[in-house]
Amino acid sequence: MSHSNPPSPKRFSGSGPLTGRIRVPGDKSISHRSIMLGALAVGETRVTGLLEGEDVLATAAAMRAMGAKVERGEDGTWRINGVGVGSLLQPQQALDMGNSGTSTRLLMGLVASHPITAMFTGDASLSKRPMGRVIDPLSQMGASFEASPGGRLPLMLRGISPAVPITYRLPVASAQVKSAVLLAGLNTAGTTTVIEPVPTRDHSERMLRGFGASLEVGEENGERIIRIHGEADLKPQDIVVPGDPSSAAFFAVAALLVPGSDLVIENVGLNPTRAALFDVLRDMGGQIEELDRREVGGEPVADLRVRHSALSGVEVDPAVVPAMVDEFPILFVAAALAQGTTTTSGLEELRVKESDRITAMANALTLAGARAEEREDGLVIHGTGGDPLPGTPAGAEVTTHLDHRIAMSMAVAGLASREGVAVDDTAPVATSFPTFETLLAKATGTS
Ligand SMILES: O=C(O)C1=C[C@@H](OP(=O)(O)O)[C@@H](O)[C@H](O)C1
Ligand SMILES: C=C(OP(=O)(O)O)C(=O)O
Repeated sequence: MSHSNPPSPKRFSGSGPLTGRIRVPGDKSISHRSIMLGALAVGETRVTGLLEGEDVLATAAAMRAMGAKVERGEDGTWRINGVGVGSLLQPQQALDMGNSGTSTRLLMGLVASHPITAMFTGDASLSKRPMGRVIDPLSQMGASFEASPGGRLPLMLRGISPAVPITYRLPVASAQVKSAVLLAGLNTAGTTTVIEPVPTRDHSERMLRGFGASLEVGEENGERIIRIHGEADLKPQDIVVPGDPSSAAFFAVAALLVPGSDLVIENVGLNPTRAALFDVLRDMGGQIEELDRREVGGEPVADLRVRHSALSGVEVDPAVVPAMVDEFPILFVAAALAQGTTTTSGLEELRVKESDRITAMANALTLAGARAEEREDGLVIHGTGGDPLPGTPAGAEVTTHLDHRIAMSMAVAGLASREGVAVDDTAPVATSFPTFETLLAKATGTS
């Protein structure tokens, strides 16, 4: 899990059109949460469409280490037998979170209000990411921490029961911090309240309700207020996980950029707190049609038909950032081939993801021959007007810094290039999208 995987360099070259129909794997955020809540419900939760990526498998291993039964059936259905809220067991070994920020921060929330101690470790990328943002509220609830300098992994967390219910206004727009506090609140007597000045993805709220937690969501003075009343029992559920819009994003942009493409991406989750990329791409002139809009597992879903399109640069409204926070690397690639300039701002959070995604993408795109200017809180990109990018020079390769989204974004840039784009390491792609290259070969007719 912790990326002892040897680096897997690869060159991605200009391709034929993307056509036919593909189906991307299940949503990563929803997959994590279905295992965590299933592991707290007494009885059997069944999950179909679970993302079997390394990040989600790290969550599954951690929940097993704390007493839940988490098993994959031969038909691909996952069965989870939970221990009950308040009954997580003391893990016997460190919880290895691999590359996964979501696993780490949400599980810290769960452990914080149980009378257990857990050591959290991760790979080189995760060990650089800030955990102070969850240490602060969870300390207020009574948990204690011994963290590495700067509030980083490895860290030891001593949970407490009973924990203290708090009211916490999020200082950063982060669904992980929100979820950590709500999950800690699940086993805390009384009402734990999270105030969200800027709305972030709401999968935790939807799923907590689905499992029968006592949760209210309201609005006061333009802020979202989420209240969880603790110590309620969770009831096991049958969950169908929709396709991940963050994975579909790579194929949508590839189809927009490669001439002649006409691709249907089936079963894409379009929760409004996640789907802003598709609106921005449409504003740029992208032909993206929603077919057969429906509900899957309590989330809006559609098949997306995407056709090659001439794109124009846009100024992206910073208000949409939380609803496409993971999609900026691939948006930058679309912008690099658009006509005119694309300006982005308000992207400070991108600097604390698996890599500093502003700098990593500025360097990667520049190496591939695009024109990108780095600013403190975003990138300004001057597009080619539809011409392919030159590609990376002989002997040079893009540095991905253990970041799956940089690797996949630059793979798509390679498809839309003359000489191809060399990527130093594609191994981290398996954290969120293990079938990426197989689906790429299928869509481009090279499998
Ligand atoms: O809650 C989640 O499942 C996630 C929240 C986001 O992180 P932040 O909360 O740090 O913005 C996102 O980047 C991550 O991929 C998944
Ligand atoms: C930021 C991401 O994930 P995490 O925070 O879970 O590592 C991501 O998948 O882009």
